[in-house]
Order: sequence, then C-alpha cells, then structure tokens
Amino acid sequence: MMVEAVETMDGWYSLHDFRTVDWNSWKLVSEEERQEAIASLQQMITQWEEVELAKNGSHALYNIVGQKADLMFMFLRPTTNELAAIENELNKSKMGEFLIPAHSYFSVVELSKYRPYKEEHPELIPEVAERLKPILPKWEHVCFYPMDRRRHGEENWYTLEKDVRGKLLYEHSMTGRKYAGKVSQIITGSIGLDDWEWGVTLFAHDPLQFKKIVYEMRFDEVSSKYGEFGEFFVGNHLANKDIVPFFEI
Ligand code: VOV
Repeated sequence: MMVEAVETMDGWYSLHDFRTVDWNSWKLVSEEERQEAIASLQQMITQWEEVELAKNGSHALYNIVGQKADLMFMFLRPTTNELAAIENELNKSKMGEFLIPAHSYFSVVELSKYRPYKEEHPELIPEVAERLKPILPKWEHVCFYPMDRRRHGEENWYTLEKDVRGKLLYEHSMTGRKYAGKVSQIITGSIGLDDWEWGVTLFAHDPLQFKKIVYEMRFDEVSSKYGEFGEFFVGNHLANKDIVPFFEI
C-alpha cells in the first residue's frame, strides 16, 4: 500500500548558528582590539539590516541562556550560497576570532498543503508568500528545538494516510491558535538537510509561554504519539543597543 506524501511549499533557507564567546581570549586582548571586533559585528548587522529592509532575507540575534551557547544568530536567505557566505564572513571577521562554534541547524521555511487550496499556485497568495519568506519578529525571547515524527512499530507517522495526518495537524493548529499573540512559530523542514526532520523556532514576549505551549501540545496526538524532540535552546533578544553592554568587561 502506498501512502501519499504531502506537497510542501518551501520558502527561504534557514541557518541557526550558535556560538560561544571565548571570554578568556576576549579579556586578554587590548581594548582597541575589542572595539574593532564589536565594530566588525555592528558592520555585519548593518549589512543584514539592509538585506532585510529590501525583503531579501531576515535575521535575528539572541543571547542563549545556559551553557549550550552564548549567542544564536538566525539567518533566512533565498539561497544556500548566501547562508554559507554569511557564515564565512562571520568566521573571518574580527569578532569571529572570539566566537567558537557551538551548534548549527540548517533547514528551509516550510508550509504543507494538507489543507487544499483552490489556487494553482498557493505560494503566490500574499499571506502565504509572507509566511514562506518571513521577517523574523524580534520578540524578547526565542525557543529553538529540532524534532522528528516517530516511526516505531504501531506509531508510524509515515504509514498514516494523508487525511489522517491532516486531521491530526488540524487539531494541533487549534491548540496553537490559543497562543495567538503570545507565541509566534516558524516551522522549517530539514529532511535531507540536517539531522532531524523539522526545526521549531518559537518567539514569545514571556518565556513562560514556551513551557505552556510545548506542555499543552504534548497532549495533542500528533505530539504524544508521533513527536520526538531534540535539544532545546532558549534565549533573550540581543538588540543592537545591547551589543556593547553584552561584550563590555
Ligand atoms: C504557535 C502556534 C502554532 C500554530 C498555530 C501551528 C499551526 C500549524 C499548522 C496549521 C500546521 C500544518 C500546516 C503547515 O503549515 O505545515 C503545522 C505544522 C507543524 N507544526 Fe505547528 N503550529 C504551532 C506551534 C507548533 C509547535 C510549538 C510545534 C512543536 C511541536 C511540539 O509538540 O512541541 C509545532 C510543530 C509543527 C510541525 C513539526 C509541523 C509540520 C508537521 C508535518 O508533519 O508536516 N508547531 N502547525
């Protein structure tokens, strides 16, 4: 028996780039070198802002809580070449000398077509296009984690019929809708791109809402039976004005 896959609409490519600051080296170099490094980061941010203003991509910077990383850069771009170029530029910059890679996740913004569209090219509907090429909301807090759909024995997402999967995801979306205005989500697909099947990036004004939504969703069948989760990264927005105080010693 063949189970039908679902067609996806794919938008901008995404890179979550996690770094740890090498504080020992940072303290050892001169104030002049530190200023140069901060200026190099600010210069890159200015370039990324120009790209975002022209709607050719988006970015966000968060200060991760805990020891998994200090910083999370999230970049969205139309091509993987642009993502690799950003990574390369960051590595070669003066600031790059103090940023130790901690983790990364590569994926692409994804929406699925479980809900039928009348339009032949739904990706061209303005609201859909905006969700495929989103400008990241710079809300105060971020939560990122990768996840899989389970395929063990009776609990196998990939042997469920498409309409059953569609119904389970509809129920999931009903839980999600209760968090409108409190949690904003970007789902990125990473089958064939990175080690897990999806990346979940959530933004919130109050970090407690991450715990509330993820907990409540654990009881939705699509998560309780078919969800497997990776490492969680939670952080606070690092706005431009916070960069100097963050690096000040
Ligand atoms: C913040 C609220 C929120 C809302 C409104 C929402 C809605 C929706 C809709 C309408 C759809 C289906 C169509 C599409 O757009 O693809 C999805 C799809 C998906 N979701 Fe979701 N989700 C939310 C939030 C939300 C969370 C918090 C999680 C993590 C789950 C958890 O247990 O920790 C999640 C996961 C996913 C995934 C992995 C997919 C793709 C699954 C697949 O198999 O294809 N999601 N989601």
